[in-house]
Amino acid sequence: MPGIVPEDFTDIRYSVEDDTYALVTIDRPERMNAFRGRTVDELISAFKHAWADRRVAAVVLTGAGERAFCAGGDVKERAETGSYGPTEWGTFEVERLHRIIRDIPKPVVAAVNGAAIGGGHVLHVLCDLTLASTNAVFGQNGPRVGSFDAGFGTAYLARIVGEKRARQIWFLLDRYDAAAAERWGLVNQVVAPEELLATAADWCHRMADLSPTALRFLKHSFNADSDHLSGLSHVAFDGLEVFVETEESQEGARAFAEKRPPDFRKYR
Ligand SMILES: CC(C)(COP(=O)(O)OP(=O)(O)OC[C@H]1O[C@@H](n2cnc3c(N)ncnc32)[C@H](O)[C@@H]1OP(=O)(O)O)[C@@H](O)C(=O)NCCC(=O)NCCSC(=O)c1cc(O)c2ccccc2c1O
Repeated sequence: MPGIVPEDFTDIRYSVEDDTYALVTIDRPERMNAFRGRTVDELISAFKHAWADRRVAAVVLTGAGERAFCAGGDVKERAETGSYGPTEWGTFEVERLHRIIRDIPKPVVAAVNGAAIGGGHVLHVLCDLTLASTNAVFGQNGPRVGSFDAGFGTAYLARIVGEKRARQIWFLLDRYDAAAAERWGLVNQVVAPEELLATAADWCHRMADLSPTALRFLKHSFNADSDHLSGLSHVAFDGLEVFVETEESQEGARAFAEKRPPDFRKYR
């Protein structure tokens, strides 16, 4: 079963650029490139294609338009239907997407062109490198909409920015600009919006000139040190699957769709 093939992608765009790197673009700008179940299935398929294609030395993940990289799960879909929508296998495979970004034996560059919020923030955190445009905005939002990522989205984030800042990101839900993200070590470099994709392409070309086997061993060696967090991630996603069915969680999603503050007081 090949999964959804690139010709049938509706939520993302996939191309191989210069016979050298894969460009994966989440293409739902009217929803700030938020992902639904199908988007996640397509992203997994795109990463598999990039993995198998010998022309591809590295992958760039970005978002369509100028406002968003990815705003996480599609909260409107969840408020309307109670789920993140139909999927190939009936399962919402975000955890598998996280795994494939880490497991693909090629460097993955997040080119953050706008808001990287919620599950979209987690995606860039998991990429090997993050390049941000000056208009990028970073942050989590789960506790406002009845969700959380208590796997890589918390523990691995803390590895990057430190425990205090990771807790600040998740407990206060502030938005951070590209300069703050660079200061915190959350992004590798900040460039003007019009230079974002060209710089990402330049990084991919530079990595394509290097030994792929050396890069593969390096990537998996970096990962090995934090791979035990996969176990935590399983538990966290098990918990989240149960939590999103609750009234408390659904209050968060409904409040977002109705453009009002959530009222969680009775769940304290
Ligand atoms: C992203 C924002 C900070 C942007 O703010 P801004 O002011 O620039 O723009 P607007 O707020 O006006 O948004 C424009 C337009 O886009 C719609 N939109 C934005 N985000 C989403 C979204 N996530 N889903 C659906 N639609 C979205 C917005 O409603 C506007 O539409 P109009 O029709 O009114 O024009 C800001 O928008 C923002 O904070 N967005 C919400 C971010 C969020 O809460 N994301 C989800 C967090 S939960 C999550 O990501 C998640 C991830 C997982 O992996 C899960 C796995 C398993 C279960 C659950 C998971 C889960 O919940």
